[in-house]
Amino acid sequence: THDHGRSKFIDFPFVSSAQKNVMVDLVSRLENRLHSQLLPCTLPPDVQYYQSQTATAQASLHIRSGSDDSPVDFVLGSWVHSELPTGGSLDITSLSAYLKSSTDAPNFVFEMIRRSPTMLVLILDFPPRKDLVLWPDDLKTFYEDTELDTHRQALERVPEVQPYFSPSLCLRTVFSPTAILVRIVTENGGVERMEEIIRDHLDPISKQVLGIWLDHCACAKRDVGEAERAYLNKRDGLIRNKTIEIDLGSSFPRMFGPEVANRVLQVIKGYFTV
Ligand SMILES: C=CC1=C(C)/C(=C/C2=NC(=C3\c4[nH]c(Cc5[nH]c(C=O)c(C)c5CC)c(C)c4C(=O)[C@@H]3C(=O)OC)/[C@@H](CCC(=O)O)[C@@H]2C)NC1=O
Repeated sequence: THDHGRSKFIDFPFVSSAQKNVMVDLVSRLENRLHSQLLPCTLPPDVQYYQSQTATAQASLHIRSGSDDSPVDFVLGSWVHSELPTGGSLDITSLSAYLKSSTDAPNFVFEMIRRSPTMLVLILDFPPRKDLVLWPDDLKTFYEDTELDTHRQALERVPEVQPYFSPSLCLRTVFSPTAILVRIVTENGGVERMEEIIRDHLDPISKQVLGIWLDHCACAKRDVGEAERAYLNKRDGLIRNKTIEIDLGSSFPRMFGPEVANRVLQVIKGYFTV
């Protein structure tokens, strides 16, 4: 049943307790707050959990669609574990929420990409769904009034935190002005220091930012006209395709082989199609 798949997902088996705690907490808060708005996960078992032929890569995917009367299109949670030829492993845990075009509020994206025990890339953002130059009120409502930048500034003060620049310029166009896109490197402090940074900084900040998204984006009353709805559908479609292509297009076939990668990507694309 979907419950079995959920326990595989919520286990986050390959990451440290600090990283697992952040994920479990965010998933719980999101699911508890959206509660009756989210339908059970109906992914096939071999997509809820999948692995490469030689099990050097394993992953779990958990997608729940929003009910008809919900502004939420779907919520997606996942973890990916891939052994690297260098002996280390790549661990990615992610949680994102995509809204329908019945609202013009921003989506929610959270990704923790652990490239080694002492290197982590954090993506935490409300990717805007409209051009903020053309819609200055949205800049004010979602990014200024919510004081989102204070969280980015707080994280910036941690010495081991540096800005992260995606190699993809296209992906950079997707971020918001207050996006938290950082690389954390604890060469000197080692793994303990990384766990401490996750517990003392990433944990509280991600909870607060998710809380802001739930209060001001997921539950916001927004009026969207027909013309604007068409604009949102077009823009959402382009961005969803782009992020899948950039995030997964090259890494998934490399990690899971073409057959498994195609099977899983087809299912994900089904949800991402506007
Ligand atoms: C909107 C703002 C976004 C930003 C800013 C962003 C950033 C990045 N993600 C990367 C990656 C990534 N993410 C996931 C989770 C995931 N993403 C999706 C997207 O639809 C799904 C459906 C799932 C669950 C299955 C996996 C599995 C995965 C990689 O393998 C990939 C990576 O780490 O390879 C090392 C990196 C791309 C390459 C780069 O620039 O270095 C980069 C850091 N990804 C955004 O969405």
